[in-house]
Formats: sequence, structure tokens, C-alpha cells
Amino acid sequence: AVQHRLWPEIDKMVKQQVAMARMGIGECGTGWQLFAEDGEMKMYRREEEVDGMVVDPLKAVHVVKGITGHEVCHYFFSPKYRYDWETTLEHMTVLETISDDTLMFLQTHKRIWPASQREAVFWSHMRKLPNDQDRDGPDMWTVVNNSTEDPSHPANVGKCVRIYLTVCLLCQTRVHPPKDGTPITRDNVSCKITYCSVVNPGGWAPASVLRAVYKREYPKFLKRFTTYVINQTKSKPIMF
Ligand SMILES: CCCCCc1ccc(-c2ccc(S(=O)(=O)CCO)cc2)cc1/C=C\c1ccccn1
Repeated sequence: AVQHRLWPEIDKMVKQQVAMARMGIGECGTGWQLFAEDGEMKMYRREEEVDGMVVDPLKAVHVVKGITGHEVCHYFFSPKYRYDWETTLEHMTVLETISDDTLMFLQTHKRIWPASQREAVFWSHMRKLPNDQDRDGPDMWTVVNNSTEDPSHPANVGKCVRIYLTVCLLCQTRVHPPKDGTPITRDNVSCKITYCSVVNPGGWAPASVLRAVYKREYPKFLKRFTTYVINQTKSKPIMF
């Protein structure tokens, strides 16, 4: 098949983002602060500014019982579920179906006073990754979202400020087979989730407002999303 114009960028970005997501907090450079903890979920951020704008990188690690990496990525990637779990979403459009595992989105997020409303145009790619460390270990799954230009949706034309985001959701399934050789159930699986994001708010927003939004919204978002996947999958066959 003919390659899509974005394919080289997507492939490079996915490899780069997954490599960074796999690094432990200690290896990711200094300056990470743990700012939220809830059971197995730990959320870190680094305070960074670009041109005076807060672009704090965020890294969350979480272990969730009863779901697999494929299931987590499936519900994160597919547009049909997004309104169910993404509470800050005002509108979402699929601008282009690049392939069955790669889409282009236009999203507007609800306005957060006193900043202006934000929108994002980004490609989203879902991929299964070979577990190159442990050959017979379960595979890893990832979804990478990365802002891109779309000639038919130029930035900052309407009322919304265009944000620039890079997001990587990396999932590693763990299977603990039952001793007595009975079939594997959801009690025998868990998923280690690493969520990394860098969001450039695109235009002026007070640092205090941005940091308050992230501090409040990110823990809520990851908790709500993982709870959503647990509820959606509990009565369905396991998707490995
Ligand atoms: C003044 C406010 C500026 C920030 C507004 C904003 C920017 C980006 C984003 C955002 C967050 C997660 C993604 S994703 O992981 O790709 C999933 C698909 O939606 C894409 C976009 C949201 C929000 C607004 C609120 C907010 C901030 C964190 C967490 C959750 N909501």
C-alpha cells in the first residue's frame, strides 16, 4: 500500500515516545515531582516553561487489575467511546482515517476560566509492540497522540486557541496463571499503564491556572478512564 505522507513522522515519534515511556522516573532526568498518588497510581510532573508558557511534562504510572493492555489502548484510541470518559471534551471530529490504527482528530475542550477555549488537531496511532526484553512475555500496546498541522484547519483562526500536545499511553499486560491450570480469568491479568503527556497551551494562560488545571484534571482523567475500561470489559471475553 502507498505510504501516507505522515507515516515516517508517526513511526519515528512512536518509537521515540515508547522509548521514553519505558524509562523509569529515575532515568528520565531530574526534577520529577510526585504530585498525586491514589492507590497504585502515581503522577509526576516537571516544571518547564517555553517562551514563558507552562509546558510541564507529565508522567503517570498505574497498575490496574482485571484488564489488558490491548483493552486499555482500544478504549483510549477508538473515537466512539471518547465522550464517555473524556469529561473536558466539548467536541470531537475525526478529520481523516489514515488507516485502521491511525486517525486524525480535531477536539475542542471545554473552556476553563479565565483562559480562552482550547482546541487540538492531532494524529493518533495505536500499535502492538513486540516484548523485546522477554520473548514469551505478553506484548505491549501503545497509543501515541501528536499534534499536527491540517491545511483545512489552520490554527487560531476561530475563537479557540490551538494547543500542541504529545501523549503516549504505554500498556504492559501481566498474566499470573492460576496454579491448578484452570483457564485464565480476569483475576489473573493486570495492566501496567504509563501515561506521558506534554501540552503546550498555545497561547497565554496564567501559569497558576494551568498548573491548577493539570493538578486537578489529570488524576481525575486517569482514574475515570481506567474505571471506564474496567466497567466496559468486566462481562466481556479478555482481549489479549
Ligand atoms: C487553560 C487550559 C489549557 C489546557 C486545556 C487542555 C489541554 C489539553 C487537554 C488534553 C488532555 C488529554 C488528551 S489525550 O490524552 O490525548 C486524550 C484525548 O482527549 C488530549 C488533550 C485537555 C485540556 C483541558 C483539560 C484537561 C487537562 C488535563 C487533563 C484532562 N483535561
